Amino acid sequence: MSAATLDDVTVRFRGQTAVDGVSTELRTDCITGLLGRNGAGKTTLMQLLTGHRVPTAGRVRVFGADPYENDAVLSRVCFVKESQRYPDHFRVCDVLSSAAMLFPDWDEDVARSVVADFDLPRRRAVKKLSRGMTSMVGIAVGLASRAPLTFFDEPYLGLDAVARQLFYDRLIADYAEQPRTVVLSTHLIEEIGDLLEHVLLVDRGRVLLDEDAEALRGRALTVSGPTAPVDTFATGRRVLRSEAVGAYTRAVVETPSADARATAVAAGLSCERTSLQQLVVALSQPATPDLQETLR
Ligand SMILES: Nc1ncnc2c1ncn2[C@@H]1O[C@H](COP(=O)(O)OP(=O)(O)OP(=O)(O)O)[C@@H](O)[C@H]1O
Repeated sequence: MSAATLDDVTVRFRGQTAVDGVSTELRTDCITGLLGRNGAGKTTLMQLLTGHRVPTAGRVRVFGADPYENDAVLSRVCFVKESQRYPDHFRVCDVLSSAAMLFPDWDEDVARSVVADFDLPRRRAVKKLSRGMTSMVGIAVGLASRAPLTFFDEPYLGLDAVARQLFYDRLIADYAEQPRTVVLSTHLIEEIGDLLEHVLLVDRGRVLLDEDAEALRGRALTVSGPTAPVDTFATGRRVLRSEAVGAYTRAVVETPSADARATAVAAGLSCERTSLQQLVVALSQPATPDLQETLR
């Protein structure tokens, strides 16, 4: 089942195509990582799905309906964005009480405990908070909203490593307690890699990858050893990335077959799991068709 669908959706700004014929769906009760380089179109996609923008062409459906100016749909959608503005006089407690009125599934206990975990001063004006503390307010709203469809657009700006880990831990715990559809857009792939169940990778407005995260993790093997056996192993396979130091080579190789690891080990090569970040970086760059070519 899908919480939202995009059907051949295009968004053009003056002279700029931000989203280019995208068709995809957001699976219900799944944490999807919306990944891509700067300017790839991630925020524009989220704006479409949260009714903040209409497409130039194509069809957007959220819970089966057009989200644009649709209160019934939008009350079930929470969009935590990096650039969120609040009225000047709003204190942390005002943001939370307004959000409580906006979201029918609001959970005050969750709000209280996130605020306590982050040690947020409830009565301080939001405009007097630090950058990281402002991000914490957004995270508290996103988690406590318990919205069936929640978007976090780079929610960690200004957060230190401890606070980011707290966010990931809270998200996982809360998601386990009440599964819902979560979209996380971030550049910190290494940190959130293990959280993701699905990956949507976009590049220049197009979908580069729309795949189950577990399947993706099994899609490539990082092999290293003397260049000759690495080269032999890579023959006939797609090399996503390769680095040579002297007579030694380390390569990320696409391995559709499950017995590839055994083949590599039999050839005396070391094998490592390829991280999601390595895969995303490799897939976001032009493919290396031939290892020999890379090595020359
Ligand atoms: N209002 C706008 N007017 C003109 N161009 C825009 C507008 N909004 C976005 N764009 C352009 O559309 C493209 C996609 O932008 P978008 O903000 O969706 O990217 P992004 O993947 O979220 O980037 P980042 O990771 O840097 O936040 C970029 O080239 C951007 O310059």
